[in-house]
Amino acid sequence: MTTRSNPVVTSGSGARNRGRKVAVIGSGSWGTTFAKVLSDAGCDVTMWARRPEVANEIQVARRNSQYLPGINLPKNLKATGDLAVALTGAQLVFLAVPSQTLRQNLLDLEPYLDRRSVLVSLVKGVEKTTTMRMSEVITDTLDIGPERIGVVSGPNIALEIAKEQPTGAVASCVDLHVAQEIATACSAPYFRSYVNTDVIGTELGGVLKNLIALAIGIVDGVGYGENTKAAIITRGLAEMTEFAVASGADPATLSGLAGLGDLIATCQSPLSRNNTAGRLIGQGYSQEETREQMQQTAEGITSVPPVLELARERGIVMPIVEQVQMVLSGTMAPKHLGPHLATEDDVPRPELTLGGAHPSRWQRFLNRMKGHPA
Ligand SMILES: NC(=O)C1=CN([C@@H]2O[C@H](COP(=O)(O)OP(=O)(O)OC[C@H]3O[C@@H](n4cnc5c(N)ncnc54)[C@H](O)[C@@H]3O)[C@@H](O)[C@H]2O)C=CC1
Ligand SMILES: O=C(CO)COP(=O)(O)O
Repeated sequence: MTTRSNPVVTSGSGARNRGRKVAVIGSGSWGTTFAKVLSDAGCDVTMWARRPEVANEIQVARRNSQYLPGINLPKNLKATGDLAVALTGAQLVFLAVPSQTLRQNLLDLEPYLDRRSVLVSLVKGVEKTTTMRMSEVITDTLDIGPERIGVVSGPNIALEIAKEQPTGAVASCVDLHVAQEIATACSAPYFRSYVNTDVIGTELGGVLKNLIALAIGIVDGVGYGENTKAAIITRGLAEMTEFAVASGADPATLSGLAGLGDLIATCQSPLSRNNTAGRLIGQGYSQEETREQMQQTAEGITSVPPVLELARERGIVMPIVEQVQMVLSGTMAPKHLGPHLATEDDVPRPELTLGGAHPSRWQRFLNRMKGHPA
């Protein structure tokens, strides 16, 4: 499995993207921002918006005032409410809708999809009813091969990127050549795209960091300081890595942009919706009140139950995510999230990192403690 993320040189990508037709499905904060990145990279971009008034505002006023206030969009960016128009001739189709609607959106777009086009998920959630990752939902719905399915993920807070503040991301596909095509399409001067072939790790990094960002928001809302948050981020990365590796990911991916990078951005940024949702819950708002206050998608809240279900199936213990679930369901007070980090064991645990907290290593440690052979 190829694990290293190799940079795609950004200079000259405009020339390489000349004439490259791409579509972006979804016109919320990330869909609109990513469309700007693709457009600034030289692609011929058409966005699809569910609401005609959003498509119209983008097309006519070059603005998406609900999601990206104050941002001027590129003049050559097109927007439509008609899927057929958006998809005609599109070689790459970027998906930026909420995870729970993706399946239906795919069914809607299927009749207009070119059989050679590549679908690229920008979505950072899992389907609640099936526990599937988004690339799995694509395979399940459209019956297309993995060489036509990609993922882009990284530390990508939309509003910062819309302001052209520099960052990077990883474009992933099992076919390295396709990953390079995707990365080239989204290599703008302020957006550096790397490639790998670890779709599972790249995709799960984006899903799992949202759960840890919820925990960070919760303890922030309680009023705990930097030590608590640093402990949660560090142990959170170990949890993310163990889960991802048990799902077939390469551990190296989780220490890259799609793992650690995105974890840092989401846990630190007050612009993160997951972080914000956690903070409201930590301040004592109910899950319902939090949903009402949030105008945008906070994928983490929906992903907690399916991720825990998968963790149980795979024999993985995720103490932080379990505690987030208890706080969300009202069975644990937010102020208890931090103190429960490491107090469950009779024998103090070794600090196992980078996917090393697998039960077999823990068992070997316990055996040594009891004087048994390792
Ligand atoms: N905003 C960000 O900074 C980033 C978001 N993402 C991911 O991108 C995905 C989309 O998130 P955002 O654009 O941020 O959310 P958003 O809340 O800003 O926008 C969601 C968009 O989906 C549309 N939508 C809602 N229901 C729909 C349906 N049934 N069919 C089609 N469209 C529907 C909304 O009208 C809106 O345009 C999420 O999985 C998120 O985790 C990934 C990277 C960065
Ligand atoms: O994925 C993101 C940053 O990479 C956006 O995070 P939020 O969905 O929490 O805003």
